[in-house]
Amino acid sequence: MTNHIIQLDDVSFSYDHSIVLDHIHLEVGEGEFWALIGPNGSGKSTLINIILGLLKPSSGSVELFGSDINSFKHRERIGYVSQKSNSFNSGFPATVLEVVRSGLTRKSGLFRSFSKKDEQKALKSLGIVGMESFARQNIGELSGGQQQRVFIARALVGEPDLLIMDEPTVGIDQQNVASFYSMLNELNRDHGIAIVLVTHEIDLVTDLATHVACLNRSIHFHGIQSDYKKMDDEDISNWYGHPVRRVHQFETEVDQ
Ligand SMILES: Nc1ncnc2c1ncn2[C@@H]1O[C@H](COP(=O)(O)OP(=O)(O)OP(=O)(O)O)[C@@H](O)[C@H]1O
Repeated sequence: MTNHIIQLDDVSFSYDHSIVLDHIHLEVGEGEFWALIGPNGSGKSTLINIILGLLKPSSGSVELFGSDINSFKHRERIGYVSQKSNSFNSGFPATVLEVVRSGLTRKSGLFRSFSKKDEQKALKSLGIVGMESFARQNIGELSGGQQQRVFIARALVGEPDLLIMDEPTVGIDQQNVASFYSMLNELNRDHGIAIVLVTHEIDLVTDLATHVACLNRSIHFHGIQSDYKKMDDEDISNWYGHPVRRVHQFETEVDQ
């Protein structure tokens, strides 16, 4: 039986009086890679904020790693990367290593003192995302795509079991998006880290993800990737609200 690391049961949420999430059921198991897709304004970020405990549902319950979110004590098991992470300018006075180390504790600032062991953890984490050789460079000197890899290393440094990302490829050029997603695939496949990824790049991601959830206020589909692929483009277009035609770009490259 799969152990659920996220379980949303009948979750609804409203900002003021407008319902944004309507009776959501969603279960994410250990080691699964979920793509959360849906049109603009469909509630994806709101749902992520509820899973992260930043917003409280109007009704329904949220469990993380088998505990009710209100009594969940192991935040370090969850790494989070937002779409706004890659925004350091070239003058920002911190090295890549310092940024990654700062992920080791929520209480520390960028410049508190760290042990040799902390540094090794940070270097290991940078190695996972292929950025070890940039460790001593200033974060602001890196490209948007490289910065985003560093932020994933920061989210990984505490060795989380779950990585949540909200449109992490915003600002990354198309050439680097594919290698970015391949890296996520390796994180999931080789390191066993469960991933929940919010994205608009449905063709790229739904070939990599093991599971897909389609959200537009309510969940229109959630299940394994092969079942998602069997759905008609017309069905997806109907709940998306505009025509969607899928092209499966990674089919021959990814061994699922
Ligand atoms: N703080 C807020 N106060 C009021 N309404 C909000 C707030 N944040 C979001 N909304 C509204 O809630 C709805 C869902 O927004 P949300 O950001 O969750 O959607 P999304 O699917 O992540 O969108 P996008 O793909 O454009 O990032 C939208 O109609 C949005 O305008």
